[in-house]
Amino acid sequence: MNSSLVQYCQEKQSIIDQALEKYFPDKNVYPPILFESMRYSLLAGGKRLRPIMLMSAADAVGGEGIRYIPVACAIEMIHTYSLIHDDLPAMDNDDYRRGKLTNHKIYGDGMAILAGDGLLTAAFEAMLQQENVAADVLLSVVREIATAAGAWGMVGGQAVDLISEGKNIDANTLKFMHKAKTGALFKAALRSGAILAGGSQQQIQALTQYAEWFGLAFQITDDILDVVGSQETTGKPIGSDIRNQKVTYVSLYSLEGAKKMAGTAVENAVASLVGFGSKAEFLRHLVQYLLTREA
Ligand SMILES: CC(C)=CCC/C(C)=C/COP(=O)(O)OP(=O)(O)O
Ligand SMILES: C=C(C)CCOP(=O)(O)OP(=O)(O)O
Repeated sequence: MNSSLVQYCQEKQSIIDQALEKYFPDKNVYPPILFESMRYSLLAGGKRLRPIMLMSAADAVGGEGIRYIPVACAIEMIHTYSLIHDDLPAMDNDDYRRGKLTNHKIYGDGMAILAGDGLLTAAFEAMLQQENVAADVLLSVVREIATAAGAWGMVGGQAVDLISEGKNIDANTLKFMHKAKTGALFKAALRSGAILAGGSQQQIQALTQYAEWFGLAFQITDDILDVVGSQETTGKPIGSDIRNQKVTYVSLYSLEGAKKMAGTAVENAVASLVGFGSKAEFLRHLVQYLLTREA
């Protein structure tokens, strides 16, 4: 990413971080340990890709992403809840996330489950606090995000992940799993930004295509980083997939094959945005950054 795009990202990250902070005060809350546990993971400094993408999709269709902070924050709350639960001993059993000990390592499994539950529920509260959007538009966005997060999307994908551990799943199952587990939330973020900002059906369709390629490129590069990345930059342990006996794009197609697939996915993502002109420049650079990302 060039320096102006890095700056764009940092500005948006800081807007999201400040807004998230306000949803969960650290004073006058009860029980304090629950709120501390939610804040611990939420404010641990993730990349904030999903809220940034929501805002960028709104910008890309000619709107103003900055107007949709409550919905953008909600997506990040859902994402953070999923990471807390994903790291639990009953799932991936990971000790580090976002450069810090995982939530359950600090607060215990029970409180980590509740912190996740609290964040998921708070996301719906936040979405319903979104102002300056017609009620029917907001409802369709809430439905979009709920479907993507639940059993038809992320939760379903995670269930396939769970039952596939130690099994030799085929390429189609792997594809389905990641489309649901990781891709659905990216897609919901982009579509929601476009819907909130009044994008046309054609624009929403193009962003949906972009999202699908982005999700694939993101997951392939996540698998690659799990092999060749470093805990210092990713903030999470390397080798988690091998330890948990997971089939990944790297195990299925080799490192070189996976890199090639990621490259093709990125090209296709960029091609999906052909009708958008300069307003989608950030989204083009964002997907290209996946090929060189270290975190
Ligand atoms: C309902 C739940 C718990 C959903 C989890 C969704 C998710 C994308 C987890 C991280 O996947 P990963 O294990 O492939 O990534 P990482 O390498 O970051 O652990
Ligand atoms: C979906 C997956 C593979 C989990 C990590 O997502 P991110 O890489 O977006 O994590 P953060 O930056 O939010 O920590």
